[in-house]
Amino acid sequence: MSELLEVIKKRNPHEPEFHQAAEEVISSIKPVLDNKPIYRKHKILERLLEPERQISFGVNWMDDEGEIHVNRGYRIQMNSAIGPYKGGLRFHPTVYPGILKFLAFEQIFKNALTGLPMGGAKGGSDFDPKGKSDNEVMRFCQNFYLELHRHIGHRIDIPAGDIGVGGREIGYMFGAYKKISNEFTGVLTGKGVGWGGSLLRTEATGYGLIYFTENMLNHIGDSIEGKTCLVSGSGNVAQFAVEKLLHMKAKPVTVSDSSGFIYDDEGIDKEKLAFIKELKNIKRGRIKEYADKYPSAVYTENKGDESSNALWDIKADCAFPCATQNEINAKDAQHLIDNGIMLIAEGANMPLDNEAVNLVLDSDIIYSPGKASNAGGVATSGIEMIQNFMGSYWSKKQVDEKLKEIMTEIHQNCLLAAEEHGHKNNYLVGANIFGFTKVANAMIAQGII
Ligand SMILES: NC(=O)C1=CN([C@@H]2O[C@H](COP(=O)(O)OP(=O)(O)OC[C@H]3O[C@@H](n4cnc5c(N)ncnc54)[C@H](O)[C@@H]3O)[C@@H](O)[C@H]2O)C=CC1
Ligand SMILES: O=C(O)CCC(=O)C(=O)O
Repeated sequence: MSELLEVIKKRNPHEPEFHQAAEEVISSIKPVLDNKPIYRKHKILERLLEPERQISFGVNWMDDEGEIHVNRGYRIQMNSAIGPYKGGLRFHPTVYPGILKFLAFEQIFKNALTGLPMGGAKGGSDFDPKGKSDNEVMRFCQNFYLELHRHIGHRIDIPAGDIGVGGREIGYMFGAYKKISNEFTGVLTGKGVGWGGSLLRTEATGYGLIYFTENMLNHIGDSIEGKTCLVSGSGNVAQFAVEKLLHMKAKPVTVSDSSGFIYDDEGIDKEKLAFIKELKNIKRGRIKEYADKYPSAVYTENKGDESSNALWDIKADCAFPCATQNEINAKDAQHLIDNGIMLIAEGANMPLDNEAVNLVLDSDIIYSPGKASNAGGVATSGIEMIQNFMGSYWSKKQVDEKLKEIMTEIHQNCLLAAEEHGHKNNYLVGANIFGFTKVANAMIAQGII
């Protein structure tokens, strides 16, 4: 299998995040490849690691001062064996094909785990929404969508949000879509409630993460109630993970942004969470302002030269990395292990680097990969698509029950697949094998094409 990784590295040079995601999957699905030679014969892994289609385009837009800017837009349509392409759009200056390929590759497995008919894709741009006015963001989204629309459709490829793309951006893109196509279909998910969006889609990734965690803890006869929790990020996933932790009587004590983190040992309560939501979603300010407002909190700034992140050196019961990829390295993982953390559930995509994952797997920590524990977001996007096809809306209760049911099934399927292949209670192996098998069988049935 190391030969395949070498081929991937050669075919996709200078894309370390994609190599990392490939390596994690290649190494963990070995048991199923050994048991079922048909998957090797059909070169399933090789085919999964080559995008079915990659689109790259220029996006020109004008800022409020009349200056013209040039960004790059992308859509990576990775695999459509089990359904139309589905996955978010990321607007962040670090976006390049290597990041999007890792995310699109992960999305194949995640979407298969949801049990819904969705293939894997991801897209975005190196545009940075930080510090831009609403009008600038609108002009960018319209120009980005002008090209993107040629490649997507409600039965072809259905993008949604990710880092830097939330309700505001989806709204501007949906407006552009309607103007161009003169129709109203669910071509994007994460739409506003009242114009095609599903109740609870905004909350779904964070809520689903905590539902999944509760399943993991129930499995060992425990529960999240009363647990002290570290959360990183302060965006969509982090906010609603904190909210669900509060609903379930746990005690979240940290949140972060790219400048630093706050530690509030009295706990982030409902009122403080409302402050975070207002700060991040409306004022678009920095998390430092939390510590200016609440004296119980201490703010630690990232200096940019740290070899580890002090957030992961705080003693707690559970850790929920919900910011971005590779935010936990081996040193951070060792701190979590030394401090006796009992559970790490990934809210972000690939927040642990592979060295950190291996350390955690060798410890007693209960660990879930993002493709399993953060799948509630895309699952609820799938529920939004169902509502759009039906031309009606589900109640909050219906969506929440379905989300809970899906997270419970993912949990169960990970455990069953892991045990069947001799890796009892290893959620990483279980998630990869379950997702791989489902997609591989569909690819074999559809022939070599
Ligand atoms: N929005 C969704 O439905 C889903 C998101 N995810 C993943 O969850 C993670 C967070 O996404 P969202 O909350 O949607 O994005 P967001 O844009 O709402 O929030 C991102 C958060 O991460 C922080 N952040 C970004 N770069 C950082 C860095 N280098 N260091 C520390 N903090 C940093 C930002 O300050 C912000 O608080 C990403 O990995 C995303 O791929 C996964 C599944 C679904
Ligand atoms: O809701 C979606 O379609 C995609 C969400 C996403 O980007 C992810 O699961 O990482």
